[in-house]
Amino acid sequence: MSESTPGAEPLVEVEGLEKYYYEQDTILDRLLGRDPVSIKAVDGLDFEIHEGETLGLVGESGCGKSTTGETLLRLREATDGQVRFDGQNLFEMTDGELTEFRRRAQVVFQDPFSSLDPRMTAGEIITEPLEIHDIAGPAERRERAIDLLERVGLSGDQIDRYPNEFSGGQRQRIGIARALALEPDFIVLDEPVSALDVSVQAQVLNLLEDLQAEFDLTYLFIAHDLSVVRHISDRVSVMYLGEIVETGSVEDIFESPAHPYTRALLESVPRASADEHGRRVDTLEGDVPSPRAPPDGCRFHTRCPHAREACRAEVPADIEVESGQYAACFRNVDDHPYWRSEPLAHAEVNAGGE
Ligand SMILES: Nc1ncnc2c1ncn2[C@@H]1O[C@H](COP(=O)(O)OP(=O)(O)OP(=O)(O)O)[C@@H](O)[C@H]1O
Repeated sequence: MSESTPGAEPLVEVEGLEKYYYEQDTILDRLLGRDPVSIKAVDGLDFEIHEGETLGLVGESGCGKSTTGETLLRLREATDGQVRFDGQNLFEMTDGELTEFRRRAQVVFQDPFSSLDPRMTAGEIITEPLEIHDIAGPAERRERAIDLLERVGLSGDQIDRYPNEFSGGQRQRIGIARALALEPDFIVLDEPVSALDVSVQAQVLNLLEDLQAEFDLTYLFIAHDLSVVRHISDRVSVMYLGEIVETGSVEDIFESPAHPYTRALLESVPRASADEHGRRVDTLEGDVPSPRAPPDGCRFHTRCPHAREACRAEVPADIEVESGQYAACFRNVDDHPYWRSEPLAHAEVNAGGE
């Protein structure tokens, strides 16, 4: 799915990205005659992130969001597909180009408790990337660390403290300062506030927004909870079982979602329910099927309250529902055989008719 934002060039362009993990793939498995099992964690993604924008990537746990972020930073090798960063093919970079990419693209992880080395001081954590990239001498690095601590809302005199002397929110601020040390252009924020108390989440989100404006940053913001991405994202892509099912502006996704999965995520009530007018609304039943054997056709059909026979075999290419809003669902195609095929049994029960 792609969309052009006037005036902004794509910084990250993803085409047909796939990342499969393999199980039962050891020599012993082969000796025992076991076939390798592929886990299709990311299975053909197309999207763009424009300079200066925040793309929210949402979906339930296990949909492949972290794998996407890690693969497009080349922290994991892709199985197939292409990623272009500032026009350059990420998978064909020379060592020198890759080093420069590693300076320009950073990541902030979810858990500020396990992602910071407990034996290193805040200053050492923040200056480590500068050391690795051989930037500045020790005194200048320390100066930069003090400056960064202050920019993320901590105090420069906390530089020699260890992670266990900080609260969760403060630790995440240290993680953010570390990500900023190399003056990057792009940051993957992988559930950066999910481990924090709700009261602290808003402060960290505000900080991320301020830093984006101050340093012209481009963000991929990963979250399982749509409400978290609402205020920080310009556009949102919704992911289900390794695929993007809908992309649109924040307004489109929240005001007129076009894919039943997006609607169900927004609803986020784990059972069928009714809106204030007594109409049935889309809700999520059951768990995400295993990416070892994803359903044929539309991967969401096994849980979709609108699924028809047609959805078991086929899924439409991304349909532009509104300008810049794309959804992969037959419900957005008026004259498709979808409308003439039988509803699936679970859909009849869940949707209560059209
Ligand atoms: N190293 C790995 N080896 C095998 N399978 C993996 C590996 N990492 C992830 N997976 C599987 O790939 C799928 C996608 O995982 P991923 O962590 O990318 O999803 P996610 O949407 O980020 O979920 P979460 O929010 O729980 O991290 C899951 O089924 C997961 O079990």
